[in-house]
Amino acid sequence: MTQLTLPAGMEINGAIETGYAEILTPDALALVAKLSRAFEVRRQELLAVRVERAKRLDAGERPDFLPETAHIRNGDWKIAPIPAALECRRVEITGPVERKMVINAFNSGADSYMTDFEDSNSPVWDNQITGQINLRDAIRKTISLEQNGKSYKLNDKVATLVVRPRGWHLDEKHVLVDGKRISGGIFDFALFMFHNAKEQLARGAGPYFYLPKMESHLEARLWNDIFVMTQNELGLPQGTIKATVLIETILAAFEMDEILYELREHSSGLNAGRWDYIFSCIKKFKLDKDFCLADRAKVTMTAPFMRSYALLLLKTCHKRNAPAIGGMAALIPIKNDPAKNEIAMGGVRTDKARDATDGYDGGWVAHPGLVELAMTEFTKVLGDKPNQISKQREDVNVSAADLLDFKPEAPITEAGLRYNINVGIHYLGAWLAGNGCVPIHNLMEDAATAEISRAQVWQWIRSTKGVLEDGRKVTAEMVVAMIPEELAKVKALVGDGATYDRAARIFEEMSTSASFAEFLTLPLYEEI
Ligand SMILES: CC(=O)SCCNC(=O)CCNC(=O)[C@H](O)C(C)(C)COP(=O)(O)OP(=O)(O)OC[C@H]1O[C@@H](n2cnc3c(N)ncnc32)[C@H](O)[C@@H]1OP(=O)(O)O
Ligand SMILES: O=CC(=O)O
Ligand SMILES: [Mg+2]
Repeated sequence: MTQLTLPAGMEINGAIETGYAEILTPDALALVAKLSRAFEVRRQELLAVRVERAKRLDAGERPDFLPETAHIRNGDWKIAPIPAALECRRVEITGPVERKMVINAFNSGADSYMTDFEDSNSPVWDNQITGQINLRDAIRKTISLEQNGKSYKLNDKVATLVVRPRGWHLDEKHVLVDGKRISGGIFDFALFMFHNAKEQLARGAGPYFYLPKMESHLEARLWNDIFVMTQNELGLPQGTIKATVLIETILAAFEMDEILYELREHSSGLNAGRWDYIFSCIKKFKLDKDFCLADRAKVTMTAPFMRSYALLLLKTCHKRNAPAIGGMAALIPIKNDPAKNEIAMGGVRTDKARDATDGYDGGWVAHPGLVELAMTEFTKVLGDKPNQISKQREDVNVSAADLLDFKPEAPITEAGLRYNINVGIHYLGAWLAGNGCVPIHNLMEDAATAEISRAQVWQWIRSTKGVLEDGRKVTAEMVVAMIPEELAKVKALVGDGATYDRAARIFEEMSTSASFAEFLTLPLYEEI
């Protein structure tokens, strides 16, 4: 096995396969170590703040806009100008950092491509490092692949790359600095920056990122400080890095202005990460006797709390000259059933048309087969303008109560409960096997959508409102009885993979245990 030269105090316990040493170079690892040492204490402090805040919410506190930052919300400031490569983002395709998908996404015809070390990626060591290899090769346009009789390489015109590193909660357990695991996000970010930032600038774009799952502007400040140090270390002008923040937690929704402000020299706007947002609402109000959402399929972008969040995000961004990017409809093309496919495509069209008409500058799609359709909907509204940032939404007034108007509460059905169990087991099983994004029942499922499923099951068991429409209370016994039945259905689809038995056991433990696992990926990560 290849031996690496490691900075003092660093240990790596992941296998070093062919090509890994080209990513895990001494200088790249020195940057990882430097950032980890400089910022790990703050990351841990901020994670501890999350725990304290969660306790207060569990005790009944309700979030509100922060009095101490009113001057930022009321102030007249804008983010720094957006680079040309990020001006037009009508359609952004997203997907895991797997080699074939990287090539297909770059070639998809989308304006930008968010490559994902996060929700759609299972963070097995191999995925993290081969992902870096794939991106390095793609940026230099040397990437190619022969698979199933097909040859893959990049077109002349490709999408602008935006990289999503892991969130603050995730460690990279294969790398220790001074005996401690480091941040997965810093690891992904530092390796990417070290190998690619200058190359991207030379090719007319730059190092652009999506930042996931933040809960406060102080967490955004941490990223900003990491950007400043990294730019200094790599000799890049300050402000080179640009980052779009996913507003995908209920607490961040109360700090959108503040998050943009913290990152104002490095900001490229906000994105409405709808799936984690729904999950975050369930998680943060899991013990509230008045909180209970209906079947997952009923919680859509037109639900009152989702509509308020989407409009507030849009208004906030445009006021600050920042792009507002819409999230993802989980619908994907359905093969071999034209009628069902037409319904699914209609759903995506409606979703994109709503965002475009509201004033969003672009939106996400899950699959290359959706790019043209989404582009059509944005073009209908934008014409030949690259974005509609000038469209101000002064008519929008969203209060704290609007953001917390959690409806619909009904129906909760046996089919909805079984759906959550089925998707939970199926997704967890795939994730354990190294695949973080799976088509299930014709929908895109990733870590965020699966979180909703498993969180709903936990919450319905505990909430007095967790009652099926036929009058039966959702109970742990009911869920435990359904798990083998749903596991059998999953296995009938995917084959008898051992990871699905493990997934079913983990799902049962997670949904019936007294405590609520903060993220499903935390216990799962210890299994891979
Ligand atoms: C909540 C959030 O965080 S959303 C963001 C995270 N989620 C995502 O990024 C979704 C990514 N999408 C995907 O992984 C896939 O589209 C899935 C799993 C949903 C569906 O996958 P499949 O059913 O295998 O897709 P399908 O078989 O239709 O793929 C057809 C072709 O499109 C490619 N493709 C599908 N989705 C993508 C994508 N997002 N990016 C690039 N290529 C893609 C496939 O690789 C395949 O290529 P090939 O014809 O060369 O073999
Ligand atoms: O990351 C996006 C989401 O919806 O979650
Ligand atoms: Mg998300």
